[in-house]
Amino acid sequence: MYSGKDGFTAEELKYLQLLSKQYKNINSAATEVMNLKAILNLPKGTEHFVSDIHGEVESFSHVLRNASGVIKNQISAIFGASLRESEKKSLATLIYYPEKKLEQMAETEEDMNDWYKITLHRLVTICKVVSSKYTRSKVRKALPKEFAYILEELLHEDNVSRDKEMYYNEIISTIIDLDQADRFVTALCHLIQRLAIDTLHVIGDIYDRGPNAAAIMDILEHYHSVDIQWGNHDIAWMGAAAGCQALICNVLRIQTRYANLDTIEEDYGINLIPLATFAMDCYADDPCTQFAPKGTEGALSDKDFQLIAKMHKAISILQWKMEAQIIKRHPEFHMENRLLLDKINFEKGTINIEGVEYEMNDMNFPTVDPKDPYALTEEEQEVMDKVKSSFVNSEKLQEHIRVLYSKGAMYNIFNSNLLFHGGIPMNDDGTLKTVTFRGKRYKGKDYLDAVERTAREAYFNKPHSEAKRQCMDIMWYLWCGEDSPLFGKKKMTTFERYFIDDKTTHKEVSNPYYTLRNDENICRYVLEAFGLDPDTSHIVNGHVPVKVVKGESPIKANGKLFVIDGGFAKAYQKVTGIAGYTLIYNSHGMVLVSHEPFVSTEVAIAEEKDILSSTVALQYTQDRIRVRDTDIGKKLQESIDELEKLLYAYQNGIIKEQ
Ligand SMILES: O=P(O)(O)OC[C@H]1O[C@](O)(COP(=O)(O)O)[C@@H](O)[C@@H]1O
Ligand SMILES: [Mn+2]
Repeated sequence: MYSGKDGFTAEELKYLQLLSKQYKNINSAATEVMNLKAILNLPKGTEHFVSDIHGEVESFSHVLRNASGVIKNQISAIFGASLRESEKKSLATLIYYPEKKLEQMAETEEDMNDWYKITLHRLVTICKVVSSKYTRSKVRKALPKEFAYILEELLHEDNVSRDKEMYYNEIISTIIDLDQADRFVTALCHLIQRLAIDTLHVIGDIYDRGPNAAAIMDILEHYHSVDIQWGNHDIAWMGAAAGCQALICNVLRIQTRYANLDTIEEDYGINLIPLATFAMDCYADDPCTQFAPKGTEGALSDKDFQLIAKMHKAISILQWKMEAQIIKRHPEFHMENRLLLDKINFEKGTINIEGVEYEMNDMNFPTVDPKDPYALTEEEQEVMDKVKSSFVNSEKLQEHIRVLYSKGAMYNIFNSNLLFHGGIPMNDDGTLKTVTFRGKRYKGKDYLDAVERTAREAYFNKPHSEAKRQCMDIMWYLWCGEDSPLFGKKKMTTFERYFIDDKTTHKEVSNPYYTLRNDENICRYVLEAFGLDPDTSHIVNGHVPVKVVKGESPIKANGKLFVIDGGFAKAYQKVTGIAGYTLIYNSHGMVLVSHEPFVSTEVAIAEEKDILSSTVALQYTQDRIRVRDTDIGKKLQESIDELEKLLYAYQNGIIKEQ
C-alpha cells in the first residue's frame, strides 16, 4: 500500500487527476485494486510455440486442436483412472474434431441420448478446469454467443446443493430434448480448444513448400491471440505483395517447384496463364528435367507435370534477371557473386564461379542473350508486368499480408523469452556484428529494429515512391542476403542447385551465430543485448531443421535456447526424422513436444491419434507460475500501484471524489 511519505510531484498529481476521471471515488478505485490483485494470483496462461509450418495446414491445424498435448493431459488429470484409456482417447478426438466425431458417433452409438448426457457432463467438467485459469470476464468474452448464457450457468455451477444439481441436469436434458446437443457439444469442444491456449507464437515461415499457406493465414487471422515472427519465406511473400518483382519471381519459382499452383491461382486469384503460355511456347521441346516439380508422385498428369516444369524454368530465369537489377542497383549489398548468367560460357557449356570452372547440366537458354544476359525479352517483360499486377491487386493476398504486418514483427519478447526466426549476425569471436544498413551502422537489437521499420516501409510507403522501391529491394536482401537476420547464410545457391551437379557448389555457409548459439554464454550475451535477464530468459528460434536422425537436439546451450524447426514441411521430414516440434509454456514450466508424421485428418479421427511422439520437460517449477510473474502481471502491478496512490490521494484530501 502506498504510504505517501514522499508526497506527489506535480506530474504525478496531474496523472492522478486524470485517473480520478475513470475511478471516480474510493469505492471504484478499491474495487479495481481488488480485481487486479485477484488476477495476479491466477496461474499463468498457456503459451504455444510453433515454427516453420510451410503450408502444411492439416498438421498445423491438428497441433492447434490438440494444443500439443495440453488437452489430453487435462483429460488425464481430471478423469485419471475413472475412465478407460479408450474413453479418454475418444473424448480427446471429440474435442479436436467435434463435427466429424459426432457424425461417426451417430452411426455407431445405439443410445445417443445417454451418450450426450455423459459426454456433456464430461465436457462441462473439462471446460470448468480449463477456464479456471481466467477471469470470469475473459471467459465470458470467449463464449459462443448463442450459448453464452447457458454455458455461464453450467460453468459456474458448483453442484453442491441438490437443487442446483437438478437445475444443472435439467439444462442438459433440455438441450438434448430440443435436438441442440450436437451444436452444444461442438460449441463446448471449440471453447475447450480456445481456452487451452492463451497465446500462440508462430516463429516464422508460414509460406512455401507445403500446399496450403493461405488456409494457415486464414486460421491465424481469426485466432484469438497470436504473434508472428517473420521468417525469410514470409518476408519474400510480403515483398512480393508489395510489388518487388524479384520476390514475385522467387515466390512463383518455389510454388512451381513444389507444384502448389492452387495457392496462387485459387486462393489468391493470381492469373498464371501469361506465364504458362509463355513457358509452353519458349520451352516447347525442352523437358526441363532440372525443374521437375517436387513431391508430386502420381498426383499430376503427365501434361501438367510437363507444363509446371516449363513454368518453373521460365520463372527461374526471370528471377535471376530481376535479381541482377537489384544487385547492380545496390553495390552495398555485396552480392555481385550472385550474378551468374554472365559467367556462363555458352560455347563450352560451362560456368566460372569464383575462379573455378564447372560443367553446366543444361544449356538451353532461349531467352538469354550471351551479349546481354540480364536483358528481359519482350515476352518476359509482358509476363512480369502481368503477374506483378495480379500480385499487387489480389485482395485475398493483400489481406493475408496485412495480417503478417499487424500481428508480425522481426522478433518478440514475451514473458522473458526472446523469439526470432533466424539469427542475429555475429562475428567469429562471438561478438555482435556491426552491419551497415541504409547508410548507418547497427548491431543486435538496433539492427533488427531498423530492419523491421524498413520491412514496414516497403509495404506501407507511398506507391511508386523512391523510398518504397529502395525498401522493396531491401526486402529481397532480407530474403537471401548474408547479413539478413532472417536468412543468415553467405549465399543462397539457387542457381547452382539447378544447373551444376557438383554438390560442393550447393553449400550455403551459415553465419557464426548458428554454431555460436550452442554456447550458453553466447546466448546469455544475446539475451542481455535485448535487455533480458539471462538467468530466467530463453531464446526460441526456427529456420534450421533439427536433424534428429543424426542425433541433433533442439535444446541447445544448456537449455537457454530451443530450435523448434522440426519439419512440418514434408520435404524436410527425411532430414529431421520427425514431423515437427512445438513448445508449451504453462504455469508449471516449459515442455518440448515432438510430433510424428501426420497422415491425414481422416486417419487422425479414425485411429484417434494424438501424433505426439514424446514430450520433454525442459524446466519445471515447484511453485506454479502466476500471472504476477508474467509481463502482463508486471503491467497489472503498475496499475495497482497507481490506483493505490489515487486511493491515498482520496483518503488524504489531496484529490476529491467526483
Ligand atoms: O529445399 P528447397 O525448397 O529447394 O530450398 C532450399 C533453399 O531453401 C533455403 O534453405 C531457405 O529456406 P528455409 O528458410 O526454409 O531454410 C535456402 O537456404 C536454400 O537454398
Ligand atoms: Mn527460414
